[in-house]
Amino acid sequence: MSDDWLFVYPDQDDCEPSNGYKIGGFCPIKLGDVLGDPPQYIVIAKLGFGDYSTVWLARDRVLSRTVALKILDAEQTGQSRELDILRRLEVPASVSSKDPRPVQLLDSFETTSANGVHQVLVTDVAVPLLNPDPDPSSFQPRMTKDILRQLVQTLAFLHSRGIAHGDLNPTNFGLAVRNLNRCSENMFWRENCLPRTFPLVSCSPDLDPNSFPPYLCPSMDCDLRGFLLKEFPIKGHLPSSVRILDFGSGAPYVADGSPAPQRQTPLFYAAPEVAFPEVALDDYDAPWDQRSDIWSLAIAFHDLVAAQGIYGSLSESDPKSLPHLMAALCGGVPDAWHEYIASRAFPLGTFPEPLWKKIEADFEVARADDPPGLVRLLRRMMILDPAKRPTAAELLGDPYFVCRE
Ligand SMILES: Nc1ncnc2c1ncn2[C@@H]1O[C@H](COP(=O)(O)OP(=O)(O)OP(=O)(O)O)[C@@H](O)[C@H]1O
Repeated sequence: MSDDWLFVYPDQDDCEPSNGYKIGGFCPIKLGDVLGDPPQYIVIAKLGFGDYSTVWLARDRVLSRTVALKILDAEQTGQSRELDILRRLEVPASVSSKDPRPVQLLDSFETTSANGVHQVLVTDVAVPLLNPDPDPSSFQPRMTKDILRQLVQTLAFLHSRGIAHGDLNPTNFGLAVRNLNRCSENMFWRENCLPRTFPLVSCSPDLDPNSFPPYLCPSMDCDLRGFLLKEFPIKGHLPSSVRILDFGSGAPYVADGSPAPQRQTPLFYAAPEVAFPEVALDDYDAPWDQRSDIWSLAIAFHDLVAAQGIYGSLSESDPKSLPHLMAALCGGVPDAWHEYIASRAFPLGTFPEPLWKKIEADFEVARADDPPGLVRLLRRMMILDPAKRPTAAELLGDPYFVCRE
């Protein structure tokens, strides 16, 4: 029988795929479930899902705090490096939670369902930095110098612990929501609108009813922004604590000479040492490390500030032209790229100045802090040769971050 016919209602875009509920797959969870060993975390709402996990907002009834529970699918449990990596990234409790940092591991345990044993990672909650909600009254911070500096600071911390992230793109940046801790589960439910749910009704008598939840919940990012609004009531006020998320997509690794995993970041955030072999040579195993993160962060900075992709619409229509766009922005073609670059007609020359002038103008329109300084910073980060890129620690001394407006 095809997976399409296991459930009566069709899948929703903003919920995990229903056919992920099977032996080895997702853990069936309902709102109000209490997890932990001993039971301690009551599930309040859905935060999101990935290929290998569902992520829930929960209240820690013992320590009276609000947390995220990332529940891995049973096949990932035992294979995932995420717990190890998060342990390496723990910041001592004595450091203020206002300081930027990667999302922090608060606890971990295993829970058993009809689908197997699932690892549960308990972390602090972070709302995505970019707001997918088109409603203009919904919280969206201006991408200030301070936010960009906090991201570099967090990356420098990751790198100092030996971790290369490998998937730095705006969807993996978040803001801490401290005032959530003041909110019990009942307050949360009372203050927010009725959660949307989609019934999961089996149409196969062979399916174990314990292997799937009674309904799927869409993610509630937009509701969480209401808490950010309460915390930062003045529009554009600087949120002080940025978080880098997602240490589980298979990309982050301890870059100690061990082989790098395959690219996970979207192609247009990938550094040239990863993108060129893939696009030009069909080689998906090119090595990458912390230096590749610096390139990806530059692309992410551009996209956060200008609210559009750095390569413009050109790249979407033709990913094969990515090396040409990279060479045009960097103003040079590495020896190993010549044959490929010459093999494809492409309208852009190799003079980068007009491209960067246009980018600077976009930053001005977006009311960025110090557009010329930001352009100089990005040009420093976007060097084709990874060996010549500055480290994240070095970037913190860049005039863009050091100079006050
Ligand atoms: N600490 C957190 N606070 C708030 N939301 C979170 C948190 N961690 C994850 N999420 C939400 O859950 C979603 C899935 O998380 P994540 O990307 O870590 O899962 P994943 O299984 O590793 O995904 P993939 O492997 O597909 O990248 C995220 O896109 C985000 O919306």
